[in-house]
Amino acid sequence: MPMLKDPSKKYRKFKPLDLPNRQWPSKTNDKPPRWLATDLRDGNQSLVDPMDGEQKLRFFKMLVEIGYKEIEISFPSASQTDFDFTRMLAEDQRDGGKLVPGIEDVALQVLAPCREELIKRTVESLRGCKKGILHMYLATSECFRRIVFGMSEDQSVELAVKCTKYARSITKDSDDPEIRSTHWQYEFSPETFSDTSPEFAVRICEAVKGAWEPSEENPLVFNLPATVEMSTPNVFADQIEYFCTNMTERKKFCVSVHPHNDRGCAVAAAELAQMAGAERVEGTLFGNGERTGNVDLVTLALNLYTQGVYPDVDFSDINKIIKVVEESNKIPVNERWPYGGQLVVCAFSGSHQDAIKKGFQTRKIEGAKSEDPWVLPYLPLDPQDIGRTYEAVIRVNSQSGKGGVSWIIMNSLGLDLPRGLQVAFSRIVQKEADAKGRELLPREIATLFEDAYHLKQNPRFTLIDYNISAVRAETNTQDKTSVGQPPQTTDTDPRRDSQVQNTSSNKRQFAGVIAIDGIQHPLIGVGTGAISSLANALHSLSIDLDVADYKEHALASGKDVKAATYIECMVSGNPHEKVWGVGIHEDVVQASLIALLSAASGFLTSRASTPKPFKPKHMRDFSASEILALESLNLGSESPLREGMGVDVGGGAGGLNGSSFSGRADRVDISKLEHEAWKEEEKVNGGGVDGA
Ligand SMILES: CC(=O)SCCNC(=O)CCNC(=O)[C@H](O)C(C)(C)COP(=O)(O)OP(=O)(O)OC[C@H]1O[C@@H](n2cnc3c(N)ncnc32)[C@H](O)[C@@H]1OP(=O)(O)O
Ligand SMILES: CC(C)C(=O)C(=O)O
Repeated sequence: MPMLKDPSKKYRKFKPLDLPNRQWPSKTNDKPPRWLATDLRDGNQSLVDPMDGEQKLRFFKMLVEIGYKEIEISFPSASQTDFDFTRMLAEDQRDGGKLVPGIEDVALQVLAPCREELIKRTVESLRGCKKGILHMYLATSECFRRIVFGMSEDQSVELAVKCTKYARSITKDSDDPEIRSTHWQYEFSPETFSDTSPEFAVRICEAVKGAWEPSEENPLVFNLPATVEMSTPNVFADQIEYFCTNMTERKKFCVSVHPHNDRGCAVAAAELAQMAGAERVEGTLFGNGERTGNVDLVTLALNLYTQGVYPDVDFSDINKIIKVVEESNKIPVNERWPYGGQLVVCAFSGSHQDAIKKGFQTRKIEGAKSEDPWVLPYLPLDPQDIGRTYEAVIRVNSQSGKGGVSWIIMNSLGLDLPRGLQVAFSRIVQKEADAKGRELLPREIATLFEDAYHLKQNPRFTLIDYNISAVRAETNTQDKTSVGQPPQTTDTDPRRDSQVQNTSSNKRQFAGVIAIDGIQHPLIGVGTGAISSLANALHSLSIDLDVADYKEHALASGKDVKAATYIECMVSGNPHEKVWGVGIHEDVVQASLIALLSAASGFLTSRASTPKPFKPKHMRDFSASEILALESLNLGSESPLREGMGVDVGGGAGGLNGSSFSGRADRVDISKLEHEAWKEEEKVNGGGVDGA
């Protein structure tokens, strides 16, 4: 059957109340209500498989741990399971909470219909407990009275009064000392209140009040359920305000609400109802319950919390709570559920991630402590307050941008990527996520980064050994003229900028051996610093890269501190072709050289025309002084340096003596000493060796 084009005959509009003086719209909720958790009754009665005693006990213990002080534990006349469970808790409370620590502070609530034999059994189930709430219900709407009970308003009032009097006689007025040892509270629910005329709701509740005779010290509870949610929350709030202002002896009863979620507005209804005078709210964790469920107590509590009001219940380990709820109800908490859903503290989209990342960075820079004011884009709640880690906040798929990706790299590898590298790497990640068609896990992204920038192993270049030394201006001039290809300098080399100011004539010489695709190449280059001298050395092999951007930072702290260096290189002659390299090493200079070789590897690999193994187009000749410099690296007598040729690492006739170059760790130490000496030398000479 197609959907009706005009549903106006079939469905009736809810008639709003005429309440011109309504006060609730200008009220605010500044304190938590009395909470009643009904997971073990309303939640349980709606499950495919109701909980057994063991499951109920586990759930009950958790509710007590969270801090609930009123818990509806059962419908004792419904089943032996419920009756026995109620007996167990009643006895445990009597005995001081051996089974459930803290149970003494909890009022145990049980539900019964207006049927005397069922009320009797219900009261029996609580025998001996310290704090009991007997909850009785009777539907009051015209629909229920006519269709379900066939009762007039008068008959309904009569039944409610009769059962209340009976309940009173077997509880607070009982002669049985054990029954009288219980502190009894009485709760009456005009079921279907949301669909009941407000005048009749007041009438029947006044009658019940008269029958129970509550006191200000022990008020009764009128629980006003939206058994079926039928209107907008403002109409429900009007109904509550009408009830609160038209009932007499307001101090002798507490107004409770019990919203269901048929229209998806239960939380709003509960909140507006409190503004309208309700002091107590009944609901369940994550909104389990009949049909679309009861109002969600977690959302209500955390809505208060994020307004700066402590809700008197503790959700600081929300995952543990979700686990128990899901196992008990056998219904998963939806990923998008407010606060609790696994995706609600996650951002996949680029602009969200960027804003969140900046928010966290701002807090870090400001030195914000956990309790300091929370102002963070897109996140209304600090995930840590409910036991969620920040790592879970940013997740990456093809919708993600550089902000999220760099956040993951920062958190997994500790690397604070410069902006340009963030952009470059996020393209790689996006391509991968698109190709895989799914989210990439942090570990996968970290591996992608390590592979892209050769953090574990440079696939093509290996820095076998090197030395960096100061070169006098005259020597440099001589060098330039003595070689076939004059070395080029790179002004962006930060080593020079920061350390050799005002000494433009000072140069550094890189002398070293680098293996490319397994072939060792002796290299010499002169530049304004370590990086540019290596860049110039690579120029001599026609690897034409100029350093365009550079950033370094310390990695970790304490003894094992390392330097992380990021270098962006421009391909000479083509400013639009750029390649990034990353280097990590204990020695900051060596980190820079490794970064440059990482970029060089990316450069070679990006050129399909470059043969593998790499063969330089031409080799430069070395001057006598350069050969001396190379030989100071301990080259063996069989070194082919003098012929200026590349050397196969794999050995063979004419190959470099493997042992000469195998101890790279030793070499690194030597280099370090040399760098130290170099820095000392600079200091002594006021920033340049030529200064003397
Ligand atoms: C809105 C709510 O969630 S209310 C709580 C609902 N929870 C449950 O129903 C779970 C537990 N219920 C049960 O185990 C059973 O329904 C029982 C034990 C209460 C009663 O079982 P039964 O005697 O077999 O009756 P049944 O389940 O068919 O209930 C319907 C009867 O109760 C009557 N009834 C329904 N609500 C009430 C009430 N609040 N007060 C008095 N009678 C009521 C109906 O009019 C009907 O009476 P009828 O048989 O004379 O026509
Ligand atoms: C018994 C009452 C409170 C109820 O569960 C409802 O009306 O939804």
